[in-house]
Amino acid sequence: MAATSAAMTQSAIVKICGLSSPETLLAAIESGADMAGFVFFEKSPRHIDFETARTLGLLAQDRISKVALAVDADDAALQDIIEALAPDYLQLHGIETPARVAEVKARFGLPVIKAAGVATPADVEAARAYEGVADVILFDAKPAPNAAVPGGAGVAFDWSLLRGVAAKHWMLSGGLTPENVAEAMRLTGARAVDVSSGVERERGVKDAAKIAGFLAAARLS
Ligand SMILES: O=C(O)c1ccccc1N[C@@H]1O[C@H](COP(=O)(O)O)[C@@H](O)[C@H]1O
Repeated sequence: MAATSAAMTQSAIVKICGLSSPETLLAAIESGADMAGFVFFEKSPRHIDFETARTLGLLAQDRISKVALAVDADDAALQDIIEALAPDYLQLHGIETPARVAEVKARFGLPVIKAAGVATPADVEAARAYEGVADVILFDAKPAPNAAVPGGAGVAFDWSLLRGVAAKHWMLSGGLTPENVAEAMRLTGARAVDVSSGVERERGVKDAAKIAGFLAAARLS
């Protein structure tokens, strides 16, 4: 999957996150998405159990890169997730330190996407601590300190904070939609984008038409 990182400098990479049914996974594949995200976090409306992960993992096999999203998971939990889904990437979406990211990479041998919450210029600067440790830095809206779920809320941040961002391989997320993704990519220069809420008809329920619309808009950018 190193090719995905290389491609981030060329055509746009699109990740659809929070897929939880065969129908919506197939919609993402048929729309041409590059990466499918699966959430392993019980407080999320998109959480999937291991049996569902096994089913979706087999369906996705070799047709789309599988990303397992976890939040401050310990090694035992990550091992269970990997056994069920066989992901191509791990997305760490909690407050994992650079040292923890390095440890996860070394232990499991999978590329890591590390989410970095952004609300201020200092947050963008702080994310540099993951350069050379995480394979991809995912800039997302910073969750409230007391948020039960640290992502997937459909909240955007001030995209101008990313102008001139120095990270080598990075993705943009947070409140992206079929309507705003082109503008977000234009303003930030992002060549890789990640969406969850913006392609749902209701919280936690993906919509095939919105997935196709998001892909079309991102691909034109
Ligand atoms: O999608 C979730 O439920 C989720 C749960 C816990 C952490 C992150 C989660 N999703 C990620 O959040 C961002 C932004 O999502 P949205 O498009 O604003 O809804 C995205 O990277 C998802 O992968």
